[in-house]
Amino acid sequence: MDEWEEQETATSGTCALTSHTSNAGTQGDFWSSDRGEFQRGESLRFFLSDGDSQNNTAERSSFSRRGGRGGGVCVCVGGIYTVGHLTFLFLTAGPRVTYVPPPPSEDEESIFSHYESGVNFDKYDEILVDVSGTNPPPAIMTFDEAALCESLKRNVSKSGYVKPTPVQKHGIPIVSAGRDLMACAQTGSGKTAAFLLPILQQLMADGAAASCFSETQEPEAIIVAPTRELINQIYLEARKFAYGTCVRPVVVYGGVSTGHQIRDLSRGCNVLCGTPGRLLDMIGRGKVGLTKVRYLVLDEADRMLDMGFEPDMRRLVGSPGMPSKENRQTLMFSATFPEDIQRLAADFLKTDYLFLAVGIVGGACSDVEQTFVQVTKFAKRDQLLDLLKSTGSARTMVFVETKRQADFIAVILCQEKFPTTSIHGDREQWQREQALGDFRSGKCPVLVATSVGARGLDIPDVQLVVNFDLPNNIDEYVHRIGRTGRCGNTGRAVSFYDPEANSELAQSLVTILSKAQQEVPSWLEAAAFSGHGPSGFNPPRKHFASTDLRKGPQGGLFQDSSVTSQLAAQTAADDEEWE
Ligand SMILES: Nc1ncnc2c1ncn2[C@@H]1O[C@H](COP(=O)(O)OP(=O)(O)OP(=O)(O)O)[C@@H](O)[C@H]1O
Repeated sequence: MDEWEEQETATSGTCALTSHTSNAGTQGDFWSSDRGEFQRGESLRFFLSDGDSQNNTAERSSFSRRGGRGGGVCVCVGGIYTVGHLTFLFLTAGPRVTYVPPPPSEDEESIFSHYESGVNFDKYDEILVDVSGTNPPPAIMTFDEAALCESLKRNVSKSGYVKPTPVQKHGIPIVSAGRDLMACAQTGSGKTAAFLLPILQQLMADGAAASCFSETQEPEAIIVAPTRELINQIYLEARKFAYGTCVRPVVVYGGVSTGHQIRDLSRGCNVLCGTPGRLLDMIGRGKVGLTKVRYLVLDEADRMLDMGFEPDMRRLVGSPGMPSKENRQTLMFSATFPEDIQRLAADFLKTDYLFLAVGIVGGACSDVEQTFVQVTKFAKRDQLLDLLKSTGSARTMVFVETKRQADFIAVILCQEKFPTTSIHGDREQWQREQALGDFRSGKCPVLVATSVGARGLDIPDVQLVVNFDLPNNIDEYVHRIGRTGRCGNTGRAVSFYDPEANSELAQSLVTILSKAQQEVPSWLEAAAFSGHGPSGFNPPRKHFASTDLRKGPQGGLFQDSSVTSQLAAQTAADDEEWE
């Protein structure tokens, strides 16, 4: 929640709930302990303490230090309220963010730079595809059949796309036919173009052109994604495909000067890409009008609809001017779609939406070789160093659980002469962008990341993903390892399994490995069936949606509500790393 764009608004903001016992320590304790209880839908920023004024001060000073991010500190206490032994501090304004990112390159070569699809690209055609719902349009086999206009066709070709991937073959005609869609396809298999191309095609065919210098911009398409880096990546893809046309994509996300983004918006906007907080902020300021919205896209849709973001999504679709679901097209994409989220997603979609499943819903990318090493938490560091020594300069993402851990591991690796950088929610936006840039360019071939780096990021040549700490959610595991083995390339994931900490994940891991036809270590199988398996979180058979849940029992049982709420609570606990 720390990166929420609302930090810059007076009427909405972040909140932290702390208890005396858990926040009495360092700043790190405060920021990483209890914030899972945060509800993103809260409209005011507040801190909660137990009435210990010393503690209170610690909390405020923690916040002020954080407030230094983004170029200025501006923390005003809006009110102090006491309820019983609890004290609420309402903060009415957050830090002013002044960072202006460098403009994206105008150079055609860099706009269209891409990495090559891999040896397994053609194997995509062997993956089973299931489209459910009434009257789905037939799939296309080639981009020619998509009937793209000349400029779009040229841009697709300059991007190195020769043949559509399965999610594109089925998804493009579904979107072009005006149908709502929930699409699930493995990581790195081209979901972004599956929604961008038909939307841009339609906008171009209709002669959409951005209206310059209008105080309120009225985009025809809104795309939301959970992290700043991901939404920026989607924006760059949209900009690439719209190159040389009158359709203008714009991006808004937190951690960047609002004034800068308002000026950019005012130059015209047809396709607005945004993280939820900043998007709602722009709508609230009257800079974005919604009456012309024809397309609403939720990328990483299961994430956008889980407990962390659901209130914002409801606020977005309920915002003044937003066409009802009957009068807009709503598109949802992800590699994972748990059943409880599918059920919730139906609220946002027309009843006759189509469900497109490419391969196993929630399955791991089959091009990633998954290995597990059983290790205690104390031995992980040496294990990581040994692993990196053996892999040479392979571009590697190392996932850890906490922001502090990310910095700590990055420092250790640098000391050991592995050029390393890190990305997590406590880094300023310019640092995050620089870290990603250094990783992309190979200047730092090792990137240590928290879950903020788990979804959607498409970085060339990532050969290895290391789960230094396994996530506590199987979907997150699937997304993390999907940073490698993209677009038909092969990749490798090594996960450190700590029996003390990870036993609840064992059954889900066994299921994921089996479904990806990978070897399951005997000790992992034993752990999965030893009775130390999931006690509530990640119950594999219930959590996996084998298909469109509308297919009924064969498509998987609904989760019972207690499991759902436990999963939701777990997700919320992970929220601190998200936008
Ligand atoms: N038809 C195609 N031919 C060649 N390359 C493609 C094609 N479609 C997509 N790509 C490339 O494949 C890479 C992965 O695509 P994309 O990021 O859209 O995957 P994704 O399915 O959204 O992954 P994730 O689930 O991780 O978000 C990108 O570099 C993209 O440009």
